[in-house]
Amino acid sequence: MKSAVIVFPGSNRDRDMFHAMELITGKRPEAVWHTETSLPDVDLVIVPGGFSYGDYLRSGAIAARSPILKDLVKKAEAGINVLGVCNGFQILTEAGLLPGALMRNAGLKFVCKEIMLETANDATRFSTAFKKGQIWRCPVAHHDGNYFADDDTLKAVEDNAQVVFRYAQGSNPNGSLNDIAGVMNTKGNVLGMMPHPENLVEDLNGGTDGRLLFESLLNKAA
Ligand SMILES: NC(=O)CC[C@H](N)C(=O)O
Repeated sequence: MKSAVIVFPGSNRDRDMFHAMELITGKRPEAVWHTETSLPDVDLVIVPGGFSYGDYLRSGAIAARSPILKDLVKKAEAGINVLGVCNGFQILTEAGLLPGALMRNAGLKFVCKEIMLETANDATRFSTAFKKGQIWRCPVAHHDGNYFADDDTLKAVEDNAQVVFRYAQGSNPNGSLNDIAGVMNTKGNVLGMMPHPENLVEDLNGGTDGRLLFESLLNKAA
């Protein structure tokens, strides 16, 4: 599987993503700097976590207007797989590729800890290696992870089974509506999630629960 990771000034989980992808897929993703105007020919584009442009204005707001995003939107609309993690999720909502928005955490504090997730939909290209209802460990690290959508959007997202991951009972770290931790677009080729599966892919880091997401992508793009 050929992949690329977009790097912004302020990205910091890009390196974790390169490492996880290389470990699991055997191929290091191509790095694409935010000032580029076209993406390489790949099966998957990853928008990594971090603090793009220092989180100024709103997390992800400036990155969503950076030069490379035009081509990302074009290719996402054409059906390429896109995964946004944490700041990447914020960027994808700001770019209009995913429904809803990420607001300041309900507790108004940066949250950095391990939480439990529940796989809500195992029939997506990002989740076939999970079982529906599977509970798994995953780290979170953010101050703007509080998923919000207006009533009509939320209803549509739920009715279309676009929620791929939820915080398991008692695990919601940020006040997200309906415990939403990860959501995809209607076509099913763009996923955004606040937790960091790339940080739990080897025993050296305390576990491998996050691998299943990358293995799902491998199944589909093989
Ligand atoms: N780890 C991250 O990607 C941080 C995301 C984001 N900038 C926040 O703190 O909300």
